Amino acid sequence: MTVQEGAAGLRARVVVGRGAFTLDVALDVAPGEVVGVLGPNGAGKSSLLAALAGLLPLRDGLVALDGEVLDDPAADWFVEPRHRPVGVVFQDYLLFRHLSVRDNVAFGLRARRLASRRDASATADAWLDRMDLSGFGPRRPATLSGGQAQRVALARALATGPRLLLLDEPLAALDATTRVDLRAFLRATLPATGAAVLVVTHDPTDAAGLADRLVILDAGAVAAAGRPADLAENPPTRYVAQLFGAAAPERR
Ligand SMILES: Nc1ncnc2c1ncn2[C@@H]1O[C@H](COP(=O)(O)OP(=O)(O)OP(=O)(O)O)[C@@H](O)[C@H]1O
Repeated sequence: MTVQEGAAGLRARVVVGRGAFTLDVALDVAPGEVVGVLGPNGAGKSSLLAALAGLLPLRDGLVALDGEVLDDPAADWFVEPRHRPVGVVFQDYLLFRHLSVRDNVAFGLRARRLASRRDASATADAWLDRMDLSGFGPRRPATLSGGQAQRVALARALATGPRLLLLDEPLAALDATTRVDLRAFLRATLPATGAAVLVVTHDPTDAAGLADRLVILDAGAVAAAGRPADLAENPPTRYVAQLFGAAAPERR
């Protein structure tokens, strides 16, 4: 293992190329901090998450988590996705339909050989309790509502004790009431996990409600960054102004 001294949380400079598109973003996230990633279509939000998860190898830069280097192309060092202490909840990658809810949550622990079957099931049940899903273990994902399925996906991502949590549009597919409930639930739950958290969203209300800090991407680079309230008050770019301008009526 390659180690960097005294660096808690995520420290990254991500440089990836996809054809003519290049993403070059530097990003630090402290343990327990929630950072919202916003930006127009094609800005590079999903590419950033994919690179941090190890699904898109860096062309240049470095990814380190709590001092452990996960990707360092200059040193020819790359930790495979399944060996990274990273939890992901991607929109198009929710739950395994053929597994029970409990086995979905236990999956990561079993696949990484972190626990016996019995211990993995017990850990899964404990996470379901924490997600307000006591008793849902034996059910199949098809019988869950959207909000319940999102919480199971979150439990699955958290059960392995990730030090980095990547959430891609975790609230996008939900109706308004479920969305408000889950947003409040995530706001209360995420910092307590102690993981560095990145949340990609298109929604300024979700961003302001979930994140301690926002990073705005545009054309593969950081266009603005700061606390949601500061960005809303003094928008540094037109996109940020439009973003929070559009949110204003809902807050009145
Ligand atoms: N699998 C891929 N192969 C090649 N190019 C890709 C691939 N996925 C994305 N791209 C390109 O990379 C650039 C960044 O896309 P990315 O999906 O990271 O942006 P995004 O900010 O997540 O956009 P959106 O809000 O639309 O999801 C775009 O120019 C896109 O066309």
